[in-house]
Amino acid sequence: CSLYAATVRRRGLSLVASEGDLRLPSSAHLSPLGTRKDLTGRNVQWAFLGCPGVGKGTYASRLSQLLGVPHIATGDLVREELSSSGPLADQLRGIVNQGKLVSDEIIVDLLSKRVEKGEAKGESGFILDGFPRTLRQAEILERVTDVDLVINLKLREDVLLEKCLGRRICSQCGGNFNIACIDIKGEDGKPGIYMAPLLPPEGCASKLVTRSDDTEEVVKERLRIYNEMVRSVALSAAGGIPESWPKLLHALHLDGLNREQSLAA
Ligand SMILES: Nc1ncnc2c1ncn2[C@@H]1O[C@H](COP(=O)(O)OP(=O)(O)O)[C@@H](O)[C@H]1O
Repeated sequence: CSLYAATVRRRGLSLVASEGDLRLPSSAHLSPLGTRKDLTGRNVQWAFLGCPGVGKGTYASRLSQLLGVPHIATGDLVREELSSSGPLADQLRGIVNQGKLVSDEIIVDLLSKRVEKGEAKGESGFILDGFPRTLRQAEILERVTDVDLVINLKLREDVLLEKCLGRRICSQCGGNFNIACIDIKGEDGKPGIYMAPLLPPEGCASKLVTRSDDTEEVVKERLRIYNEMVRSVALSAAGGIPESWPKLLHALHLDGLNREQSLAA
């Protein structure tokens, strides 16, 4: 698993995202009646990770309604900024339409403003979606708040691409739909995958639009960047202790501590 996920992890959970597999975690300590507080009585503070197209937004939004906490998706904050004529819009458009990540500074700034606005309205707790996406973002998040559950959704890469290409948004009500029907037969002992399309109601059907960054080329670039971010902090243990120990310490920013201990020995 990736270090950046582990950095913010109090309780971690990985889910393989095909519809049938999703279960609410027993570690979430949801009360059977209220369903919105954790054990300490505080509203939940959760974060969804996962590749583009995996369904973070869908599940985070459903959970936020169920638990009565805000769903804060950094992708939505970026798109809001894009649709405004604010000074950032032109800069962001180029980055997003190439499938690149927006800088940590800009994302943290957009997120802080969103959280402040919510707090002013009396919001508490959160379900983050698409944040953190870099080690730096995870470090910042850890400094400012406690995240008590990280949910990492996973799905095969070919399915992720199909899911992104099938994504549709109603230009009138903003509803999210997906016209992709995933039906992959199981083979070599591996189970098949079936994910039904999420079709729009009649009233939305003629008003569907596609996100400008959901083209095949841009989705592939977003998947490449996502995998690169995860790989850059994942460790292979294949080299044994001599190779892996220094790498592990480096990834944990503990190289200095190891040198001090060697000198003291
Ligand atoms: N935490 C983040 N850090 C950097 N860029 C982000 C972050 N969240 C969103 N973005 C930007 O917004 C775009 C859309 O994000 P999102 O809606 O989460 O898409 P997806 O997960 O489908 O790639 C991303 O491709 C990226 O450019």
